[in-house]
Amino acid sequence: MHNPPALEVQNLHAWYGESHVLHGLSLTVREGETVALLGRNGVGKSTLMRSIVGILPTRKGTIRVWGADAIATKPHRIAQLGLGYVPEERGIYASLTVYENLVLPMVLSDRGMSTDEIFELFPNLKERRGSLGGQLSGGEQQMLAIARILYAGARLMLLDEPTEGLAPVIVQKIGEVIHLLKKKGISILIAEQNLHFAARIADRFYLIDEGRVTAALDRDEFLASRERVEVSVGV
Ligand SMILES: Nc1ncnc2c1ncn2[C@@H]1O[C@H](COP(=O)(O)OP(=O)(O)OP(=O)(O)O)[C@@H](O)[C@H]1O
Repeated sequence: MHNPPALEVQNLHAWYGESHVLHGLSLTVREGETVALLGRNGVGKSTLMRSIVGILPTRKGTIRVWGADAIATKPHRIAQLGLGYVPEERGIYASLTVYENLVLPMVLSDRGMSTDEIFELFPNLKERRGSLGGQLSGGEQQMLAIARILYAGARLMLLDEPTEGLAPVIVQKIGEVIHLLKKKGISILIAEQNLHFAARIADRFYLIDEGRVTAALDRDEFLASRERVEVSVGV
């Protein structure tokens, strides 16, 4: 029997108060896939991620994580499904050390990476393990935010614009980390404005507009319709 997809979203609607933001969005991330969400600012990429992890509870539709019903799962238990989320703001505690930030998550899945494994993946976090979160560069904070959900047991990662505001050389490093995670079989859904970066790392692409999927593309289709994608993403 095949494993269920890492993530299956069907006909998802989500609201902030009266404001209806997701309008029947459907997508799939298969096990081990890296899938990019592309779309202009404000089309609902972050809202989709918040809906999946339950931070935005006003949603309707189906969300399955490895076959389990994510809507029925309390947000503080979502890590136990093997799901981890890195928001755009990254959420690093400025006054805690790298090590403390790493081991902070309270509810863990039993499959989390060990600190040794994490420091092997992120050697510069090992070097800086005693530095305060607030002393890290944006790129190091992003790495730490990714490391933290791996420690908590994420096998499916939702990454919201991980390269935003980072220098090209750091973006390159994040790309290398994502390649290593892919090799380990981690499934990834990534919201990304940097098309060049998305093209390097993703296996499939969804174009999002006004809270809906407007196209689902595999790599060849993405590369063949690059101009159309650029127009719809607004770059
Ligand atoms: N907390 C909130 N309360 C009310 N409306 C919100 C809230 N957060 C986002 N929105 C609205 O929901 C819509 C989708 O926003 P969302 O942040 O999901 O877009 P996005 O595609 O992730 O873009 P960005 O990259 O700018 O975050 C926008 O119209 C936005 O103004």
